Amino acid sequence: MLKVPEHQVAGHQAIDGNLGPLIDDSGRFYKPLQDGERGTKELGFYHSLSSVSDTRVPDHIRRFFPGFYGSQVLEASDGSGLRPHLVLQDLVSNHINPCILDVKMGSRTWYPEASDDYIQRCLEKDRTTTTVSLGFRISGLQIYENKESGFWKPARKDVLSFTADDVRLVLGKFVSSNSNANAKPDCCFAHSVYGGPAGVLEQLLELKTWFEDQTIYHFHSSSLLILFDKESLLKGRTRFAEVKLIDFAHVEEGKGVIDHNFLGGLCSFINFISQLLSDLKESTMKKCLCNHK
Ligand SMILES: O=P(O)(O)O[C@@H]1[C@@H](OP(=O)(O)O)[C@H](OP(=O)(O)O)[C@H](O)[C@H](OP(=O)(O)O)[C@H]1OP(=O)(O)O
Ligand SMILES: Nc1ncnc2c1ncn2[C@@H]1O[C@H](COP(=O)(O)OP(=O)(O)O)[C@@H](O)[C@H]1O
Repeated sequence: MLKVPEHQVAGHQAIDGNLGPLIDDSGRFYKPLQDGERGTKELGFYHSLSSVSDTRVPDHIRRFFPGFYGSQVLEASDGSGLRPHLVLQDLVSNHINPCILDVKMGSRTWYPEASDDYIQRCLEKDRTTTTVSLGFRISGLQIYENKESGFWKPARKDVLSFTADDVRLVLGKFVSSNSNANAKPDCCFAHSVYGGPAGVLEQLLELKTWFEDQTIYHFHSSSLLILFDKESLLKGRTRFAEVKLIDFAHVEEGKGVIDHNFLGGLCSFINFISQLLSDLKESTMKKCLCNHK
């Protein structure tokens, strides 16, 4: 039985008669192929990535992408009839009450080959969000607080109005036990989620090493999806925080040039996470010094 994913934090959603992705109970995420070249581009990208004869993307980098199981014609969520869907791994299915962050990478989401109308719309959104100033923007998020209050999932218009300070605050809230609106984030999960040998920062650095070298693809308007759940953390699972790459409707060939747009955004995002960790370290050290006085 297909249903609308409650865990979706950004993008086109299958609600109110709109076209959007669906999930099943076996851990599959069905993303409808968008009209025109967007749909064919994303399908083509997944085919090239998963082709056994195409070994350009090393295995340790492939694991950053959702599993791909071909395409399937399904009844579309907007009632328009049959439509091909990408069959992807549902990245969220093995998490309970996950905290999820969608970060759209790059200081521009448009690319020269796109239509003038598309470029204009992108320019406007890039300028009015942190895309231009930070090299990335948060597109959506959900943070699990507790059984009583459930999730904090800010509205799309609020997320798109985030400033650099809001981004810092949200990155803190994302790894806090007190993420409710007014409290100062305690960041008590920061070291386990962002830090450590299997944490988010290490995974981002691994991706960065690849982006410094790869000239195969240019990932316009793609996102990092970062997810973890507090339950797995408490159970001591090793890789409970995951970094994934999603949304390839605007991927272009790299033609031998590095993806400096994505890479720049990635460096900037890494800097935000590193800064948060070093600020925490500093404040812990200050506390220790005070306690020893
Ligand atoms: O139309 P909108 O304003 O919802 O824009 C969509 C974007 O939402 P945003 O404004 O960034 O929150 C949306 O961004 P998110 O996935 O939400 O990060 C996509 O960029 C979408 O384009 P495509 O599916 O990648 O081709 C965008 O759709 P198109 O405008 O390209 O159709
Ligand atoms: N494979 C996946 N597994 C789980 N959730 C996903 C997956 N791909 C996308 N999502 C969810 O759907 C949202 C939108 O995905 P995206 O591919 O960016 O769609 P769109 O092209 O409509 O922008 C993401 O923010 C995330 O919440």
